[in-house]
Amino acid sequence: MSTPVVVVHADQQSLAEAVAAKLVTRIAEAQAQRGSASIVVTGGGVGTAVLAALNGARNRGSVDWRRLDVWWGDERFLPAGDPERNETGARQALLDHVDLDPSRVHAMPATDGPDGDDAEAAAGRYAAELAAAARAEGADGGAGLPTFDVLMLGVGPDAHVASLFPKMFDPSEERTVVPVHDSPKPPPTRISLTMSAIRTAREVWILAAGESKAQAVGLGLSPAADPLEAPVAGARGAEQTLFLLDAAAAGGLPPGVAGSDAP
Ligand SMILES: O=C1O[C@H](COP(=O)(O)O)[C@@H](O)[C@H](O)[C@H]1O
Repeated sequence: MSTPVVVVHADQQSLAEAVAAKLVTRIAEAQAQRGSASIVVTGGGVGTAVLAALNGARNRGSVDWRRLDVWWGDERFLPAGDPERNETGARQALLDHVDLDPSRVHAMPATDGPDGDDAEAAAGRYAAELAAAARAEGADGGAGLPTFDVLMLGVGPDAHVASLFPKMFDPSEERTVVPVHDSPKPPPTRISLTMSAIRTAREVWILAAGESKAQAVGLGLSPAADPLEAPVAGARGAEQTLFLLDAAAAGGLPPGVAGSDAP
């Protein structure tokens, strides 16, 4: 697993614009190398701001949108189109404005989908979709997951990532997708990638802005933190882990961890 690198931007808007530009570069690189690219998007304030910035990015023409797979790290289990769904925010910010192949936009199921409000079945359905993509890629080592070039995660003030909340998940869960019940943050029912699935991504980018995230970010970078109590501390990419922060979220870095200021 990779050791985190911390990059600090002045404020949330500069952070979102810098992450969007970087994402274009990573997608274009993956498409040049493999013919296609795959990203995992996140809900929440910064995650959605990044997608909106991507829509307005000057270099967005470098992406071949038809050869991009879009997956979600987690979803609030609500009806399709509900404003609280992460999918709804992502569509409004970016996905409805670019020429994606609809069959490559892999939204997590909604409560008015084929499984109704059965979150277990919905999680299983998403796991099956991931496994099918892994098989189609022909590079599935048995994990049941396709290549994720970049997996983005927001972080809650309680240090949760995706919908993996402190002391409420199994760090060694072998499934790739799980239902989440009794979430401390509304809505109570969610669907989430597991920690083992997150850790297969080539690059994990943790995005945080604002003072309310400083403590969680500090825990996420502390070698002593227990990932069960601070899930962000367990979120690492196979090749690279980036903590992409604004100055306020970088206010509680642990001793010995330096953030480099973005140019
Ligand atoms: O509920 C969620 O919260 C986190 C963090 O959101 P934020 O607004 O505090 O940045 C988000 O990453 C996750 O996808 C979402 O379901």
